[in-house]
Amino acid sequence: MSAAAKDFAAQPLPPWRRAVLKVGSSLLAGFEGGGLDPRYAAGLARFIESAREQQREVVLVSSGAVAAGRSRIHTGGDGLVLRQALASLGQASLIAFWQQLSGVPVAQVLLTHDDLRNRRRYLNARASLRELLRLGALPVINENDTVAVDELKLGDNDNLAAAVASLVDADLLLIATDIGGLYSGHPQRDPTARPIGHVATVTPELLVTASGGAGALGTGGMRTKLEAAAKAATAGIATALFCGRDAEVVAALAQDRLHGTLVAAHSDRLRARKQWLRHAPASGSLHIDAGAANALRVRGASLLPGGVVAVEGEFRRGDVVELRVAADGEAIGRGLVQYNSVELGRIKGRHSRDIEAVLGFRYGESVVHRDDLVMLGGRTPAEVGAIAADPTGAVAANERNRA
Ligand SMILES: Nc1ncnc2c1ncn2[C@@H]1O[C@H](COP(=O)(O)OP(=O)(O)O)[C@@H](O)[C@H]1O
Ligand SMILES: N[C@@H](CCC(=O)OP(=O)(O)O)C(=O)O
Repeated sequence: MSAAAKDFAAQPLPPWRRAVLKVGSSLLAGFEGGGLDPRYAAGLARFIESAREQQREVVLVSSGAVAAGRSRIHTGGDGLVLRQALASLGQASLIAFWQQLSGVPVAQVLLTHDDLRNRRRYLNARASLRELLRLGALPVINENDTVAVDELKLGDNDNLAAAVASLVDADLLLIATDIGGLYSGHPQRDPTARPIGHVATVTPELLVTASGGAGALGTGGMRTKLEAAAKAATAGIATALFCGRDAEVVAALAQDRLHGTLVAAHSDRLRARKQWLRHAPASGSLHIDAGAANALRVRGASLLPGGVVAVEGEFRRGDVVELRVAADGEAIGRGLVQYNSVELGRIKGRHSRDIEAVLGFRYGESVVHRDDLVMLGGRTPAEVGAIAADPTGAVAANERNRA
């Protein structure tokens, strides 16, 4: 049995369908010969492949651009601007490297924390990533280092991976590094350091135990991994820290067994998101027809423009809107809207395929995507249908009288 597997007894991974896998520089570079080396990445690429065979989706967050750039220019120097230049020199090689290991088309996505703080860019990034997954591509994300000054200083792909996990609604964050998992002290410097297999909450004390610094190539060390896990936990996403150098550990992962550290999620992901949607202030309302109401309630479908009868209020893309049954105005759900109120006024009642012809562009076929939707309790679908189908409004009036 390998050392990492011995230190960290196997535990089941939480069930997952979509995961973000973060791979640190320590697994890709720093070996004799220089440049990026597939010795560990190949095993991780096989893991991604086997996940795909199980109808699961993986988004990769990969470091390694700086290390790849350094091997092209052969400079031993350091400093922020040099690292930014090196990242730029190495990023194309990093993508080519993953493309060689992957059986599916690889897509480069460069992001900064700023992109994810800006509502419009956040939604655009999310829509692009969803589309890439739908197309069966492997998105490979890295920080846009040439513009991300603070992020590069922090060496923060761990935190970026946590943000991406929320962005793509992942069920699980997987962080592959060069050590078996979290230890109670710096594993190379503290002889009393013990493996910690399970973390219920990332406490300030725990962050101190993980502050002993990074390896030769990595920049964040265990601390940024725990910070990332804490962020993911708040979004309802569990994090698994494991040794990507250990073939046995990586193979076990493909069978949903984790030899490493599991940081638990604080709440159920969907519950956290739905809770938020339920209480966030709404900027307007969409009045929808009976067919759309039925599709939402019964089939859990996305709301398409064809089902929108009227638009109320002024709102921007990404705002929360209420969904109301057109016949009687009853609120049946809320969601994040993909088009602003002016655009929606123009595409309401139209088929999704007409969106581009009407607006000159399209963000997607839905007005509110099912992942961004929460239905409120209330009537059954049959009752909604009966009210909407009744042109006199008598059914709704009767019901109001009964209430
Ligand atoms: N408490 C701890 N438990 C585990 N590793 C720790 C701890 N404190 C510091 N480390 C260091 O963190 C390193 C992993 O982080 P890092 O070098 O940034 O890797 P990566 O490139 O994968 O992000 C380990 O190799 C280890 O030296
Ligand atoms: N964006 C940088 C990596 C920054 C970073 O977080 O590195 P690491 O600690 O190895 O995950 C690069 O591609 O080299």
